[in-house]
Amino acid sequence: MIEVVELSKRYGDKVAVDTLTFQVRPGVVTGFLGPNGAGKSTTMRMILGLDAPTSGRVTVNGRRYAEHRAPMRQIGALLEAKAVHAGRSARNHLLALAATHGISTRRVDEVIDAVGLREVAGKRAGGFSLGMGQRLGIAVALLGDPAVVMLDEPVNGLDPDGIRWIRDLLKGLAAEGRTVFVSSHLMSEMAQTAEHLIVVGRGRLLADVSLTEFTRRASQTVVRVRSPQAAALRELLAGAGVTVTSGEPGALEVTGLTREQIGDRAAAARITLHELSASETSLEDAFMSMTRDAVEYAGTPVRSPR
Ligand SMILES: Nc1ncnc2c1ncn2[C@@H]1O[C@H](COP(=O)(O)OP(=O)(O)OP(=O)(O)O)[C@@H](O)[C@H]1O
Repeated sequence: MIEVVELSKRYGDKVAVDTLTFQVRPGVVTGFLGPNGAGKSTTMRMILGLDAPTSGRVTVNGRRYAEHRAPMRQIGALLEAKAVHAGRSARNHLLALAATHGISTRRVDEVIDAVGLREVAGKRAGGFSLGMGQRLGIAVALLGDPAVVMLDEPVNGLDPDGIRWIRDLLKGLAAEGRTVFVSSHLMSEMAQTAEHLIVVGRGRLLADVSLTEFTRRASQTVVRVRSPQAAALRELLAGAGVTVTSGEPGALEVTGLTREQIGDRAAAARITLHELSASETSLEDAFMSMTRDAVEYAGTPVRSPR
């Protein structure tokens, strides 16, 4: 479990993380979602004690990272592509780390198998592709058999096979009862991986919700209407809670009214309709509008009970 309480980080005038409070629980994959520069990496560095908070606190399994006697057994992390001794083989790299942390050779071979690097474990890590390097980074994270696994943008730059592999691995780790915290700036990716979402924008918490709840709130229906009397129809439909936009002449996109309500009003006003159809907004749209309006949402993060 990761617990973040009123956590803030300033760099000079820049507030990178702004009074963030949230918990990451075991047994599910929690996505840490936000556009570039939202403060995700800074938060993750503070979780690992690599950066000191300006204020607030963060604990991993009840203690600050530095207070754990064997931190690698508590939390395994992959931040940006790790610096690996390029001349060393993947296995030797893992063996060296294991030796300094009192971890057995058996465990090294277990993680090599878990990340699918057995065939190349004896090769120089310097010659690894991005995907293989990422697997090696994950092997390092898993070496201490940690209760918490945290990965910063692990799918960046990977091909579809690599992306699917990471997705399945994360779900498997959560199913084993571990706490899995993974960042991304892509809603579409998180929708396929995470069960719970922590959404941040400009360093602030925007949402702490289950994916199901986020999807339910996001699915706003847009009704598309075409009419030769579009201007008159627009005036007729205007009102509180209704937005009407027009992308092309003669067509309107309406939210806040059902198809039936629009059809009935048009009929009563003797306005001819050529089209009346409904479509759902995508999760990506909902995420984009939530983070674009970060300032507006800042005071009232969306939270759902767990
Ligand atoms: N060492 C630093 N010195 C100054 N500003 C920093 C430093 N580290 C981060 N920042 C700033 O803090 C803000 C948050 O950055 P951070 O890297 O945490 O965001 P992020 O959500 O991880 O984004 P990305 O996906 O681009 O990495 C950004 O505006 C960034 O420029």
